Amino acid sequence: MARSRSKVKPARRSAFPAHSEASLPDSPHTPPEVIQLTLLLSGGQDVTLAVEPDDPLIQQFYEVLLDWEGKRTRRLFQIPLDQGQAMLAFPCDRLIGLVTDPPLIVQTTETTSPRSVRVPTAHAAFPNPVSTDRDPLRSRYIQLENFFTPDEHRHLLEYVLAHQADFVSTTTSTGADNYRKSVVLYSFPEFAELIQQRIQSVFPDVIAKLGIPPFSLGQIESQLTGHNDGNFYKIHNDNGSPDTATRELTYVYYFHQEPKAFSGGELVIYDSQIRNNYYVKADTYHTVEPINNSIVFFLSRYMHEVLPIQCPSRDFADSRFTINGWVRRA
Ligand SMILES: O=C(O)CCC(=O)C(=O)O
Ligand SMILES: [Fe+2]
Repeated sequence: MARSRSKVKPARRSAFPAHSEASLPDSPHTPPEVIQLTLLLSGGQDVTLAVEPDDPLIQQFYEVLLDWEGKRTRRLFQIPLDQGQAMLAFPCDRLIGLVTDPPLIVQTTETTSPRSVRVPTAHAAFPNPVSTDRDPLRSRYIQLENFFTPDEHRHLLEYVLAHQADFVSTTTSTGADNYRKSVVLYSFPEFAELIQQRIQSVFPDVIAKLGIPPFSLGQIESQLTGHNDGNFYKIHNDNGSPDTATRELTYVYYFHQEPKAFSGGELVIYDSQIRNNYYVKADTYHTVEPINNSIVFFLSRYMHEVLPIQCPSRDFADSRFTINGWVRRA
């Protein structure tokens, strides 16, 4: 039976800033530079490729392998070989297995909950891993509680109340109406510096817990928001434009007065599916409670939204406050 073998390093793709979230069993901190993938094709052929650990091809191959019922549209893989000197093309349903070296393990889960069913919140206290789920299309996040000291938290609340007049209405980059309603404070130097230092100190753990390949820490952006009665932020991602493309992680630190005087305002983080080589939103999701003095981290590419807030008093002091922003790769 004919066996073809070719060892190539396909050009790195840039269609979307994907990470393979398949896990490497023993070395989550130091992924290998190259993964040898042997594609087992029906008919007895195999082809070996050398790909980088975050090459979206890995995910696409697992997607095809996991499509037991053949629900996805039949598609053609076209993979440049030998620095683009040749092209390997085969219909996706010819892929019947993958050999990976080093071993990659993808733990699959049953289809996650529909919109009306609540996914158990995974805000497992740090430093416990949130989940061992390694399905690359399932979103992961971590939520760390008691992020600031009680004194810092109290000073921050005093600070926002003293600076109420400096908050302005939010806009979105597309300027779309009715997409987002909240207020924002762009300059709050003391607390921006404090949160940036804290984020730097937990950064290695956050990367490890999220199970994503390490990246060199670049700029950390910060803004301070307030959401009051009827405010919301519809579904979006945080790195979909050229000037935001280097955002890897989104963080949201939540704080409010006690007793809590608003309801709603949950952060909904959607799982992903791949359509035409792009990540798009799936119907399944995680719901994250805006827990006072907690911080949430997740990949900026995930689609997410802030559900409407109910704050009967409409008092600014009763708002759902955040310091949120983005960790860029250098
Ligand atoms: O307030 C939140 O929970 C998330 C805010 C957000 O998604 C953003 O500012 O991009
Ligand atoms: Fe966002």
